[in-house]
Amino acid sequence: MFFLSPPLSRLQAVIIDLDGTLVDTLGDFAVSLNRMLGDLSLPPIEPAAIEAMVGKGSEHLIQSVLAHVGAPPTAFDAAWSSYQRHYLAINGEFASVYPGAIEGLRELRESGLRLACLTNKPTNFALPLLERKGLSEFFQCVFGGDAFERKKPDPMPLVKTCEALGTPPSHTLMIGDSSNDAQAARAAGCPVILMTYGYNHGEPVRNVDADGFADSLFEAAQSLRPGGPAARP
Ligand SMILES: O=C(O)COP(=O)(O)O
Ligand SMILES: [Mg+2]
Repeated sequence: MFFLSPPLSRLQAVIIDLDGTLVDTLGDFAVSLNRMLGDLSLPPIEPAAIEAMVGKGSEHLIQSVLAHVGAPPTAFDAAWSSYQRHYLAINGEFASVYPGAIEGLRELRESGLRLACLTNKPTNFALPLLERKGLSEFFQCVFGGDAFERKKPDPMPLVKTCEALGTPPSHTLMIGDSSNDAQAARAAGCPVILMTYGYNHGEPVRNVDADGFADSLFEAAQSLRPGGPAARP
């Protein structure tokens, strides 16, 4: 349970993260990164190691994977083009929508809230993934990690997304899965709720400074309903 200020009656929009919040993409990351490492004749990497590296965008992910397998940073350019090719070829094939995500999006939409998807994933990865998983229809706008000059945890992407939605940050809720989302939200002045099941850089998510935690997007959306625990003044 969580309490938000302002309550739902004054919330106007919700910004939702993608990887680790709406879709479990670890399988896609593992397959495309290991195909990339194979192209470069480098050793494979375990999904458990990848999980702690997700959330700060693809450039950071590739740099972390190269360091993990002992490859020099000069391998980056070849790795990046191989990774993009492999990721786009499978995008969504080894990924699944989290239980309660679609039900939660429906509930939020029915509450009359504007919805945006804001991810550190490149926009050209995010758009086809949302489409393939039947999630595109819920969002008024979708912004990837390359949409603005800086990525989360910088507040800029949230501030810009609020501008695109036409809602003030104080009335725009961020729902994410990591300290990246929470830090960006705090700095932008948005309330923030974190999902308990995603990727938080290998750290317990409940240690992150946030306004609340939920075990599914549906649970979060129900709490925000008029009369629900988060919506009480
Ligand atoms: O780093 C990524 O590619 C995914 O990041 P996200 O959690 O912001 O969707
Ligand atoms: Mg995430």
